[in-house]
Amino acid sequence: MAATPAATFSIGTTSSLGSKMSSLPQSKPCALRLNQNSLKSFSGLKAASSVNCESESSFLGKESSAALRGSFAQKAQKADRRFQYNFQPRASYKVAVLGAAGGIGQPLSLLIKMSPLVSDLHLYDIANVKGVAADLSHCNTPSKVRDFTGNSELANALKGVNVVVIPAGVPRKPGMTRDDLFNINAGIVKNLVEAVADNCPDAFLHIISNPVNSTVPIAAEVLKQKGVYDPKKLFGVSTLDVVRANTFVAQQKNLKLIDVDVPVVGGHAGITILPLLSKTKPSVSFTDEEIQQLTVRIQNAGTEVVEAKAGAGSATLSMAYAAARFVESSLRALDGDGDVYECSYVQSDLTELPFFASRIKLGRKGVEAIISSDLQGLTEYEQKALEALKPELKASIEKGISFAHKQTVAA
Ligand SMILES: NC(=O)C1=CN([C@@H]2O[C@H](COP(=O)(O)OP(=O)(O)OC[C@H]3O[C@@H](n4cnc5c(N)ncnc54)[C@H](O)[C@@H]3O)[C@@H](O)[C@H]2O)C=CC1
Ligand SMILES: O=C([O-])CC(=O)C(=O)O
Repeated sequence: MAATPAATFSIGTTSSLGSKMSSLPQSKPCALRLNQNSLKSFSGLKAASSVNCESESSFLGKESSAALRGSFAQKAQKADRRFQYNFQPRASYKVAVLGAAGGIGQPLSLLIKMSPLVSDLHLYDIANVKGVAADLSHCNTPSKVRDFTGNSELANALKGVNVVVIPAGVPRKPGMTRDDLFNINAGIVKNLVEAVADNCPDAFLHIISNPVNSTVPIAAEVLKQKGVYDPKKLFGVSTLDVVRANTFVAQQKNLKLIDVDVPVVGGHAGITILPLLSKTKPSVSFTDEEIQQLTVRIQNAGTEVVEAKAGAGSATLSMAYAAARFVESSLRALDGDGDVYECSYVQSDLTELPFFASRIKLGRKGVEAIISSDLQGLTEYEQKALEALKPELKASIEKGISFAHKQTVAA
């Protein structure tokens, strides 16, 4: 491997210093010094062997990993230059998780705690979050963890935050649809988004709470009512659909997992989840039966987990993994990485529907571009499935919007 800058990335422990650093203090939490070797050992989700960030255990895709590697290599050099004058922490973003004590919230918070880009991690819940924060705070990664319990502490949880992730709300039990969660989760999301509007209106807002097809339009209406809606910064987290599609396709076709990328468009419930298998990278051919079977499996994967958990909730660990990937992508975009692409359910003009999941390019200001090419040249099967999902997705969007309006009238 090419020689790397003398500086070494260290996290809150005794630093390993190059000779020119030897007069500097040995222990400097957040005094991050980077080289490529130490980057791989820190980013625990990219397994230790991922000298080039291409380990199969990475939640970063191959392209993303390459971009990350590039961005870190550059930053290592910059950091090294800067370092001669001034210690500048690299971890500089504040992230808040609302619903942090829950099934998704806990593992998600752990994964975010492992990010080299996060300086402050704010954990908010209505109960049981103190212990989660105490536990996490012992991990020797750079971010400072703070806990916030209940409505009276919500504003402080949000002040100055760059990315807010909302997994607050109830999960499904067997026999329920995601829409069956609407009556409880719509109000939870509305209240939390109001607080986001009041305290960190510029933050990227990631909505996980179901039904995402409706909770994202609710969030948009709340932000509009507060006069702070920026459609580029509101995201429905549909990353788990992509994670699943990649996994199932790689298994079915015996492909190296890290290479597989399947765009998933539409929404995040049943038939509104539309994997575009014809756009799979690397290019791979499927029989009609395979397309049918894979599409249905991806659409029903949430239900598969709900049934396997038999009343104990829905996907939490894979969801945390997927949401952490989306957070990391957002932070890289905020940090100036110009090569960040994810699928997400966002305000969109790709179809006649006001919200639609598709691949987007993320930048410092949020959605920089909606990638339209995935919807071009669809197969007949995909085109039919796209038309078939529209009425359901439209109804879910309208349900969310009308909920937000009714709440305003009632207030
Ligand atoms: N977008 C997606 O792909 C996925 C979405 N989900 C959804 O995520 C949500 C959470 O799922 P789990 O973590 O499994 O549920 P959970 O019940 O384990 O955790 C939810 C947490 O939210 C907290 N909470 C409830 N009301 C709150 C409020 N007003 N403010 C702050 N926190 C509040 C609870 O105290 C609890 O700690 C569900 O709606 C589920 O359907 C789940 C999997 C995938
Ligand atoms: O299925 C559920 O209720 C949770 C969810 O959204 C998923 O796992 O995709």
